[in-house]
Amino acid sequence: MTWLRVPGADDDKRSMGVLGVVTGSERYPGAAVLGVEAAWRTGIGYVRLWAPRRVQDLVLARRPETVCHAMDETSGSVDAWLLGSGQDARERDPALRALLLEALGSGAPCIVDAGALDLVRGHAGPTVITPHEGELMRLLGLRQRPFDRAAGAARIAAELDAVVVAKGAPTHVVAPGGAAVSLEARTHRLATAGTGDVLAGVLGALVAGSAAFAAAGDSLASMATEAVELHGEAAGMAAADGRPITALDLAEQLPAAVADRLSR
Ligand SMILES: NC(=O)C1=CN([C@@H]2O[C@H](COP(=O)(O)OP(=O)(O)OC[C@H]3O[C@@H](n4cnc5c(N)ncnc54)[C@H](O)[C@@H]3O)[C@@H](O)[C@H]2O)[C@@H](O)CC1
Ligand SMILES: Nc1ncnc2c1ncn2[C@@H]1O[C@H](COP(=O)(O)OP(=O)(O)O)[C@@H](O)[C@H]1O
Repeated sequence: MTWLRVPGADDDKRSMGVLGVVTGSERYPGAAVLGVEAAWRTGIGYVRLWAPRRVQDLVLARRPETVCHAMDETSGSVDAWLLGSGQDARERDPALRALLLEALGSGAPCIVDAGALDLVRGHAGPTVITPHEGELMRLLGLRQRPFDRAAGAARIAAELDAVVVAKGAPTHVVAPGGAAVSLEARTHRLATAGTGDVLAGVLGALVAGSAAFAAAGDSLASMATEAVELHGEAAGMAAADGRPITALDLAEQLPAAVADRLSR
């Protein structure tokens, strides 16, 4: 079973999934580059990015196929939203807040990361959140480690009615109803900046590509599980022989990991 889409004769760029992305900021523009790169490399048909001009320029320098929008531009539709990577809730301006709330309230599936996690309670559609340990602690109101990440993720999934991808080693994927899996990546080389931004982009591509079919309930947890597996497999390929990897190395390995999965 895979959520990866292979285009056929009847497909076009829109039918392969339109992902709306609201990530990056003046402080962390690179997170937008990484997430957008990862979404394209996973096989999405169309990526639309809402971001400040500097972020747009950096993303376009890397991926000119991305369609960019100003923060106050809201026209057009998307199949799913990717929100929050490379943003800091404490530095959020009103235009960004409005855009994030509009996406979360739209009813479309949302992937919510980093600097949008504090707004997730307003979500109207099927939602996945991707906190690392520090972000999970913040959601739980905890101040001290150690704590049980799997149990914490289950509590938050039920409270928020969202799938929780609690990143780390292992990563726990928990559905709102409590169904949970724990996944070990093929390498610990993932312990490097920006690899979580890449995971968010992979997940965005899977959900947007599948939204027309089944982006609800258990399907969303299953998509999140496959995104984590694919991310871990690409990391294993990129880190062959134990070599160090960067987040972009990981993103560049995604097409090979996709092909490998589809050939199985
Ligand atoms: N190139 C880029 O633009 C990058 C941007 N990033 C963005 O930077 C922003 C700040 O994210 P940070 O997570 O660094 O900082 P945060 O301010 O979100 O978190 C800091 C707190 O969480 C803990 N923490 C951070 N990462 C952790 C981890 N992986 N596991 C356990 N605890 C962890 C820290 O010890 C600290 O207590 C986010 O918006 C993120 O998306 C990062 O993804 C790094 C790369
Ligand atoms: N030691 C480790 N072993 C395996 N995977 C790891 C390890 N450390 C981090 N990861 C993975 O790398 C990614 C890091 O994401 P995150 O903490 O959000 O970083 P960033 O914000 O820099 O992108 C997650 O997918 C996490 O599961």
